Amino acid sequence: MPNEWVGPVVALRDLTRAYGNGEAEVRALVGINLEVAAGELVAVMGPSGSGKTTLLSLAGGLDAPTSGNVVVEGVHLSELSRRALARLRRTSIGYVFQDYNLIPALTAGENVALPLELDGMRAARARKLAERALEEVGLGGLGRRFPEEMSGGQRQRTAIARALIGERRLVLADEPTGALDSQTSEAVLQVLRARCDAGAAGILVTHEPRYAAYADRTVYLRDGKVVGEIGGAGEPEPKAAQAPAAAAAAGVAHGEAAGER
Ligand SMILES: Nc1ncnc2c1ncn2[C@@H]1O[C@H](COP(=O)(O)OP(=O)(O)OP(=O)(O)O)[C@@H](O)[C@H]1O
Repeated sequence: MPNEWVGPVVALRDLTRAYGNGEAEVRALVGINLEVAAGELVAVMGPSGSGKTTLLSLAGGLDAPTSGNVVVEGVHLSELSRRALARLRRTSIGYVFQDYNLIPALTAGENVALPLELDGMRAARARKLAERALEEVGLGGLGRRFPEEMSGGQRQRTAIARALIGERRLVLADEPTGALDSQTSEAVLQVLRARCDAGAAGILVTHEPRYAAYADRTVYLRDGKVVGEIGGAGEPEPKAAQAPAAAAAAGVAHGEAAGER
């Protein structure tokens, strides 16, 4: 896909997401700033409830912020019509979420080809690309199997193939290794890493430091705020350069209260 855009693939600008009102208000994210460039994989870590899934949903246009902006390749998502946003989600963004969301009545190949077919590509061509995407995740030749005929790991890799098909420039993964064994998890991470090396921008939510190690940078969230960032050069945020980041990160990674509000 020809692409002239040279800025960050995704930029989150002063993003806030609140649920509910008044006393019952929960601020899931508060003033988040994050940029992810082409070729970059950013891990997001933090304790349960810190806002990681909310961040991914906003970055992928599945949810809208209460305030702030999500900018994908220079396009402000809030300015898109519903239709244009749906199209952008289908063509430019790949999602790998905790539940695989494969359609049981479709084969692995059909599941993977679905986003392309929905976007108007002819079935034969879409299936061919799906076979290639399945090969990329180590499932060459399994395109005719139905999800129930596959192991959990194979299903997850099918979901990854579906997320990667069609040259998506932004790949969002929420605990993509879920309940997978460590060998399959490493394979999944390698596929994600390779796709970023090939020019996609990736955001990976994980609780596992060894999977975050595949990322170029790790951002730590607590109570909906970025409280630390490690790794990477020329970080876009001044916060990233702060020395205590690693210490804060260690506390956050283990879910300890570090006393900061
Ligand atoms: N639809 C919703 N309605 C109300 N509150 C919500 C909703 N979705 C999330 N929240 C709240 O927002 C906060 C952040 O949730 P989020 O799911 O983003 O956290 P998380 O870091 O992904 O957690 P986990 O690691 O457990 O998946 C939590 O306090 C959560 O209870």
